[in-house]
Amino acid sequence: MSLKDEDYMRFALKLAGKVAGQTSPNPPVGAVVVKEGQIIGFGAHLKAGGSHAEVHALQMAGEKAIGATIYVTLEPCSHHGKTPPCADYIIEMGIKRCVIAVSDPNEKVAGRGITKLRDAGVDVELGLLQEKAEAVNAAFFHYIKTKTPYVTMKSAVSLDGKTATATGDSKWITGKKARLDVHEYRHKHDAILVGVNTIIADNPSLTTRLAGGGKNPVRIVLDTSLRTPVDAAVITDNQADTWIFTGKNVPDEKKKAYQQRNRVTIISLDRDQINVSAVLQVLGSKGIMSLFVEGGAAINGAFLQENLLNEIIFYIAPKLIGGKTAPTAIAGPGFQSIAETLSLRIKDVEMIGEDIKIVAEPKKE
Ligand SMILES: Nc1c(/N=C/[C@@H](O)[C@H](O)[C@H](O)COP(=O)(O)O)[nH]c(=O)[nH]c1=O
Ligand SMILES: [Zn+2]
Repeated sequence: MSLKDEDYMRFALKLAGKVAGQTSPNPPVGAVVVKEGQIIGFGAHLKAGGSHAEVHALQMAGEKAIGATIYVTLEPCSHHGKTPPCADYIIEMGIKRCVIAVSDPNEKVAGRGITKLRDAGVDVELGLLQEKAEAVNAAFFHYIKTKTPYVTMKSAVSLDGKTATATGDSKWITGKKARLDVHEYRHKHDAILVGVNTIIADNPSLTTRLAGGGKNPVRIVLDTSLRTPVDAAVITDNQADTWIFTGKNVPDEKKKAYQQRNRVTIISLDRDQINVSAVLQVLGSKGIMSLFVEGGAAINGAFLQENLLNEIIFYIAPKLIGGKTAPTAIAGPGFQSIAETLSLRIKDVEMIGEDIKIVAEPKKE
């Protein structure tokens, strides 16, 4: 049975999904070249500044690409970025047909790649498995549109919604498999964010510890008055860059002890209290395309209050903690009426070990 267009596009989307997180601030793209029912080339964009997916796939195909079809998860670029335009290269290699999953929202590209291909006589089709391509490119599309990072909030709670016991004990609520799953998200996100209370309570390393390695995200600590202990892991372990956001009232003298560490940067906002929207603007300006928010409750509350969440992940453990004062996942003022609450669309529910993983997104108006 010969494979259909969808099968080849699914393969290209799988390639793109596997490089998600490696390509920032570029999109993760996959490409597959097919001729007479044979796959003759495939590839993915592996890192910003490197060859694009189409180039890898076409170089693998070589001159067999003449008269072949290429499947690409994102409209081929038509501008001279860090590498020459893929649309030109597709034409030069003699491709006859180009199947594209989704066009590029980047105003430098939108539609130009397709026009260039069509003007050169390439048969172009747009929109195959578009929804899947939009999901793979969610962070990139959000970043291109807003110049701020796509925000994923993760929380691990007991069945009764607690993140620790009343005495603050939280090790561990969810099981090993769920905690390992979290590291996949750390690898995929450009930065991870916690509040200083989490640093003080847990002294987390916030690094990616997957069996096969993985990229450590930049560690962001929201710490208005710079209470992060100078001997905290995120300051001393040299495992990843750490950016501490403070308010404007921290004396320079106090910052010195941190700034001596070569991977620690202090970013003082020109405000008394840190505001998460301001933090996202700064992160976006520094090329952070995706942000993984690991709490704690006050931080989660700030992101919820300002409606800055793009994806919400809850790991729910089959445990009951109880206790009136035991902390829950989201603090802050919260909404006063049910009508004001943030309605979500559940995207995925799955068991991870003994825990339930729920992935949701704010319901589109
Ligand atoms: N208590 C729990 C979590 N707790 C999450 C944060 O409070 C921890 O500080 C953070 O994960 C520690 O990061 P590390 O030092 O890099 O390992 N997160 C989870 O998924 N399950 C839990 O049961
Ligand atoms: Zn390109």
